[in-house]
Amino acid sequence: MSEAASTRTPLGLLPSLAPSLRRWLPGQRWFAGKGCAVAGFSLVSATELLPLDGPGPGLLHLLVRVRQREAPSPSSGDCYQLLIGVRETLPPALAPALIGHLTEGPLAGRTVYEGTRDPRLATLLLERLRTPGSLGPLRFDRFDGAPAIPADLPARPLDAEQSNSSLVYGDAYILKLFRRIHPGPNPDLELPLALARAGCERVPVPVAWYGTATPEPFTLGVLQPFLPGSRDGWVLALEALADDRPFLGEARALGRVTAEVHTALADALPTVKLGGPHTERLAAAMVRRLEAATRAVPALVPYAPRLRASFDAVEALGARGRTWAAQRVHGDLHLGQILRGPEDAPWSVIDFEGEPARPLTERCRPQPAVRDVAGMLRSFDYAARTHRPWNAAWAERCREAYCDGYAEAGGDDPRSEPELLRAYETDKAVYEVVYEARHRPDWLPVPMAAIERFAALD
Ligand SMILES: Nc1ncnc2c1ncn2[C@@H]1O[C@H](COP(=O)(O)OP(=O)(O)O)[C@@H](O)[C@H]1O
Ligand SMILES: O=P(O)(O)O[C@H]1O[C@H](CO)[C@@H](O[C@H]2O[C@H](CO)[C@@H](O)[C@H](O)[C@H]2O)[C@H](O)[C@H]1O
Repeated sequence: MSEAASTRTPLGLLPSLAPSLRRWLPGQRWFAGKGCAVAGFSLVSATELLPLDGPGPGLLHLLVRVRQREAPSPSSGDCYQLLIGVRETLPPALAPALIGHLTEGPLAGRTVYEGTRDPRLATLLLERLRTPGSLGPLRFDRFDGAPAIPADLPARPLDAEQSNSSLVYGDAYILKLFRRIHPGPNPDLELPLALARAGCERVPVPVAWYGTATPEPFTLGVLQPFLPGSRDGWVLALEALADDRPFLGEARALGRVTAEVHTALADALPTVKLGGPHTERLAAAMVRRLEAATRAVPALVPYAPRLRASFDAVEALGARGRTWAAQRVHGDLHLGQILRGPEDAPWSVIDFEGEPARPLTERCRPQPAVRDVAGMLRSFDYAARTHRPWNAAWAERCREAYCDGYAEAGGDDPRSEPELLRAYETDKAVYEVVYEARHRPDWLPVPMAAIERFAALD
C-alpha cells in the first residue's frame, strides 16, 4: 500500500477542531459520556487518509481521548475513533453530517463533517481494506483464504440504532467502525475470527479488519459479508406478537444456534472451571454492578436488597463446593443480535463486542455460558412488554422453547442451574436499567418491570 503524503500527521489540527467537536460529540448515539460536559481532548493519533488541503474532500482519521469533568468513572478519558471529512463547503446532501468549521491555522473556515456519511470517503476505507498494509499507525489485515474484495462497491451508512457506526458496501459487505475503543483485542474480531477458523458457519466471517499496534493496540474496524434481506430476531418477534402468533419454532431455533456457537467457542478458546473463590468473585462483581447501578439510577434502591439475595445465593452454592464451567461467551446476546436471511436461510450471530459499558478485560474473561442464555431470555421479556396488553405468557413459552432448543443442540439445560440463571437474568436487568436510563429513558419501564418481578420472587 502506498504511504504517499497521507501519513503526515496534522497534529496542529485538533485545537482548530475542538470547539466544533465539543458541541457535536455529546449528541452522538455512540458517545458514552452523556450528561457530563466535555472539558477537552488529547490526540492519540491522526492520519490523513486523503489530503486535507487538496482540491477535493479530505479525510482525517483521528483517535481522540475525551476529558470530561465529573465524568462517571467508566467514561472518563475514553478514547474514540473519528472520521472527519473536510471540505470548503458541504453539499446539501451532506448537511446532516455537519460537525462545524475549523477555527484556526491554514485551513481555518473549512467545513468539517462526519466522514462516514460521505459515500466518496467511505469508499476509500474499503479501498484500504482490500489490500493488507500500513498507513501511518493504521494497519489493514485480511482473513487468509477469503475471496478478493471487489473494487468500487457503492457505500452507504447503515441507519440502525447502534453503539458503533456501520457502512454497507454494495449489499456485499458491512464494515463496523468501533467508536469507543479500548486497548487490546476486541472480542468482536477475536471471537468471529476464532469461530471462522474453526469452520463455524453461524457467524459472518471477518474478511478484513484494521487497527493500530502503536501507540496502543486498538481494533478499529471489522469488515464482514453483509447478509442482504436478513431480519433480526427482534423484528421477527415483534411481528409475531403483533399478529398474536407464538414464536416457538423461532425461539427453539435461536436456542439451537446459541448452543452451537457456545460449543464452537468452548472448543476453539480456553475454558476454565469456576468454583470457590472464583464464584465469590463472580457474585461480588454482580453486587458491585448493582451498587454502581443504584448510584446511577436511584429508582433501583428499594429493590437492591432483594436483588442482591440472588447473587448471594450463587456465592453460597460456590462456598458449598458447586463448580461451573466457564468459557468465552457472546456477552450481550439479545434478539437483535441474531439475523435470519430470507426464505428460512440459517440464523447468524453478530456483535460479539459484549456489553459496551463493561470494561474490556471483564468482557474477555471466560464466563458461564448461561450468561448469554439469560440475555436472550430478557429479550423475550422485552419484546412481550412492548405488546399491549403485556403478553407474559408469550415470553414464558419462548423461554421454554429456547431452553429446549439449547439443550437439544448439546448445551447444558439452563433450567438445571436455576440459581445461576436467575442471578444472570437479574444482573442483565440491572445493566439494562442503567443502559436505558443513559440512552433511551422512554424504555426504562421495561427493565424496571423485570426488576420489580425479580425482587418479588422467593
Ligand atoms: N453481517 C450483517 N449483515 C446484515 N446486517 C448486519 C450485519 N451485521 C450487522 N448488521 C446490522 O447492523 C446492525 C448493527 O450491528 P451491530 O454489530 O449490532 O452494531 P453495534 O455493536 O454498533 O450495535 C445490526 O442490528 C444489523 O441490523
Ligand atoms: O446495540 P447493542 O447491541 O450494543 O446493545 C445495546 O443496545 C441494545 C438495544 O439496542 C440493548 O438491548 C436491550 O433492548 C433490546 C430491544 O431494543 C432487547 O432486545 C434487549 O434484550 C435489551 O437488553 C442492549 O442491552 C445494549 O447493550
